[in-house]
Amino acid sequence: MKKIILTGGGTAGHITPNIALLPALKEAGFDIKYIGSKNGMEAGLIQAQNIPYDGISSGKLRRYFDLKNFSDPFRVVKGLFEAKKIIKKYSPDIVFSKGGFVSVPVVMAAAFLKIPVIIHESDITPGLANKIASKFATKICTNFPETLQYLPKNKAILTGSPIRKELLNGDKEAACKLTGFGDKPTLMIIGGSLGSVIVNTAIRKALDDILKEFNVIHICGKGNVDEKLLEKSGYLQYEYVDKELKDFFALADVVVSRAGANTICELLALRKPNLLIPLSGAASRGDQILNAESFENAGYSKVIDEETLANISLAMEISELYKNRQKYIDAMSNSDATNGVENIINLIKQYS
Ligand SMILES: CC(=O)N[C@H]1[C@@H](OP(=O)(O)OP(=O)(O)OC[C@H]2O[C@@H](n3ccc(=O)[nH]c3=O)[C@H](O)[C@@H]2O)O[C@H](CO)[C@@H](O)[C@@H]1O
Repeated sequence: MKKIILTGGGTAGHITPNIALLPALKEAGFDIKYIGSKNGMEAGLIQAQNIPYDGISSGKLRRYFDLKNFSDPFRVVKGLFEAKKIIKKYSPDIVFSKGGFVSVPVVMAAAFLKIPVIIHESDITPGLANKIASKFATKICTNFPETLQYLPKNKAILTGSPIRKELLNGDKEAACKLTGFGDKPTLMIIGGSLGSVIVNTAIRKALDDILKEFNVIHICGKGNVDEKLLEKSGYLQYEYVDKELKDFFALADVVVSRAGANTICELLALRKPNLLIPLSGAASRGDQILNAESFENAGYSKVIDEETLANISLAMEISELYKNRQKYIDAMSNSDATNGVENIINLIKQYS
């Protein structure tokens, strides 16, 4: 039986694509193990899938000054030794990394042990962790064609992103039952896997106007539920949604979202008219701005810059998006973007 180690974590964008690969890997006969951080959100999400999980020490590779910058290199080195021990013992045929800081020591340890490594980059420009990992990788999968130009030609390959198959089989009725919605169109807000205080604040400021036209499912991130709004009719808040997400997507008529690469690919696959508010260049390397631009140019999304949020009526923008929804659905229906699962599984089979 072939053996594979999956790694990736920090935010859900580095975890859900691995979850998307699980059914096809099992079907292909792979024995699967996961290496993530000890306390990251990957621990809970992967264990919920009944996959054997090992936690290693992990530091964050920051581009900015923080006292932890002095202790984290030691944690990364510790993680490297821990990863090496786990990999040596399990002796996998291949390692697949979805990125995030915890993946760096795993990828390095695998390369030192001469085990083939495939990594995946979801964003248009590679993140810091994947930039380091790409030196150790056998192959680098990309989600966007634009990304190929930033990577070594002999390694990079366009595969698309793996999307959880179950998301395509949501049950609208189940979501109606759970939420009590259905009498009005439904707006879903998904601010990235950690939520977004900026998006949450903008939505709540416009909430009374939005509720005149829509029922609202607001996925707001851990610790971001507004207790004062718990009784508000037509408005439901969730910190993070796992199993029910497919049903909520099925119920949603329009979506307001950050421009995280995985979420927007899911919106495209599900043909959900969407308004994107990308994370600003001041708070990141600007990857979401490029993701959003690419989707806007293709006609899949309407985009509002975080900086202009204060000057516009969000309720009116959402209402207009809903009125013009067919235009976006048509553009998305013409997309030739594919679910990356099959391409990636073929690559894994080829190199294991
Ligand atoms: C702040 C930050 O660094 N964001 C980055 C991070 O975002 P983040 O991890 O938020 O990214 P994505 O939007 O790519 O993916 C989130 C994933 O979590 C799932 N989900 C989300 C909420 C929820 O309640 N339930 C659930 O299942 C989504 O369906 C999706 O599959 O990784 C992305 C992919 O590299 C980048 O594009 C983002 O810029």
